[in-house]
Amino acid sequence: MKKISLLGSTGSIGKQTLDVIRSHKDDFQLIALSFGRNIEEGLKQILEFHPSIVCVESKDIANKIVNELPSHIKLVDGEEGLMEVASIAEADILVNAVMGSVGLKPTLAAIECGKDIAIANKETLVTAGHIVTEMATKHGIELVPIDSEHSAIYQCLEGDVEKEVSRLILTASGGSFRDRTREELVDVTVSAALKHPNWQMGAKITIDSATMMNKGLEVIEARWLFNMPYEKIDVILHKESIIHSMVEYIDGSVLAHLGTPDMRVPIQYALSKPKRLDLTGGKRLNLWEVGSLHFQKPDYSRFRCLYLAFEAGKAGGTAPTVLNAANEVAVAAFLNGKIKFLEIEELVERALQEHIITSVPELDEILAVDEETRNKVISYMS
Ligand SMILES: NC(=O)C1=CN([C@@H]2O[C@H](COP(=O)(O)OP(=O)(O)OC[C@H]3O[C@@H](n4cnc5c(N)ncnc54)[C@H](OP(=O)(O)O)[C@@H]3O)[C@@H](O)[C@H]2O)C=CC1
Ligand SMILES: CC(=O)[C@@H](O)[C@H](O)COP(=O)(O)O
Ligand SMILES: [Mn+2]
Repeated sequence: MKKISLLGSTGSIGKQTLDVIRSHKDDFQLIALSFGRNIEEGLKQILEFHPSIVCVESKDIANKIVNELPSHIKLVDGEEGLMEVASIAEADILVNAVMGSVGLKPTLAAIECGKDIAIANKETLVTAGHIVTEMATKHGIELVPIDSEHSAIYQCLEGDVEKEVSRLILTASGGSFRDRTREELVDVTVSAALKHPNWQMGAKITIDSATMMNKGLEVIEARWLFNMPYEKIDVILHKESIIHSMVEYIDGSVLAHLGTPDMRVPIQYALSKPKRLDLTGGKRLNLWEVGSLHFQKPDYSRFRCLYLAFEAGKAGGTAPTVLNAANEVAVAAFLNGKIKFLEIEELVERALQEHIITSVPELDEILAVDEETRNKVISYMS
């Protein structure tokens, strides 16, 4: 029986993690959870899974639910609370499914306590990949990817990765606006941007897919998860999202991971590996129903955010922190109707241009740059 703590239980990945736990009660037990502000969903989950500790985003939210909780459940809040849930002694593994760089400190707290981490929260690896991976190695813990592309690569990797892998090939759907020209992006609406062609996901990542910043963040995520130089990471447009990613070896062989778009597959594998468990429900892949698969080279001038992410990744140091923080603020502003779609990339680019990179930043510097960038981008918009 694997004991699991879960950050971000009310989100898209969080709810699907609970589905996996629910359908494998003999294999998995949820012992701790955190959510932000979705009280209705959070309370339902608490009453179903009876975790011993629960964290919510703020004292305000905690005050609203404290009288609804069974007395044996400890209630904590904020960043400290997330760290407490992430490092609870009884857990064997942490599923980190919060959105944004708020996931960084809890990740580090879990690593320090020797927990393996099933990681969906890519922003943490983007903002401080060198710190997270160095600490993981030091404490002998494993970072198991949940992100579909990285899970695909993880499942395709074999042999001497450093010597025998020639390329990681991340597939990209192109997002909600994959068939539009740049001119057609000028006045796109939030609701149109939120219609991903293949995946049902949280709002922030769906917008990231539409700008293709998601793929840029995933390139940086792959660099850290697989210790791969950027020169060996490629992106290919594949509009069906059936091939989740590929690994090319020096002998020309390419291994791919395929399946219908269903995040329960990588979530479940991250929890059960190296064993495979039945997946309850869900559509199986029948390639004759799909008919054909399409591939295209990405146009980096069309998808500016993908270009910016590659550049920030290669520049290294605090550049990816700036990329991520600026993007989080800009996407939130777009979702709130404060800026237009193409302003997301403009704000990110401006923040990167004005930043003087620190080459191997300590945690304190990362946190300071993250905060400073958020404030700067807010000031650009006022
Ligand atoms: N959705 C997907 O299919 C995929 C997602 N990912 C990655 O997984 C992560 C989660 O994505 P997704 O599930 O879509 O996101 P959602 O927005 O659906 O869920 C985010 C979760 O985090 C909680 N949360 C948000 N902000 C805070 C905060 N400040 N403090 C505490 N909790 C917070 C939310 O709580 P509440 O809602 O209660 O406020 C919610 O439980 C992201 O990093 C994303 O890039 C990666 C691959 C696929
Ligand atoms: C499900 C998942 O992992 C998402 O990150 C997904 O990959 C988004 O798709 P695109 O970014 O390729 O549109
Ligand atoms: Mn992905």
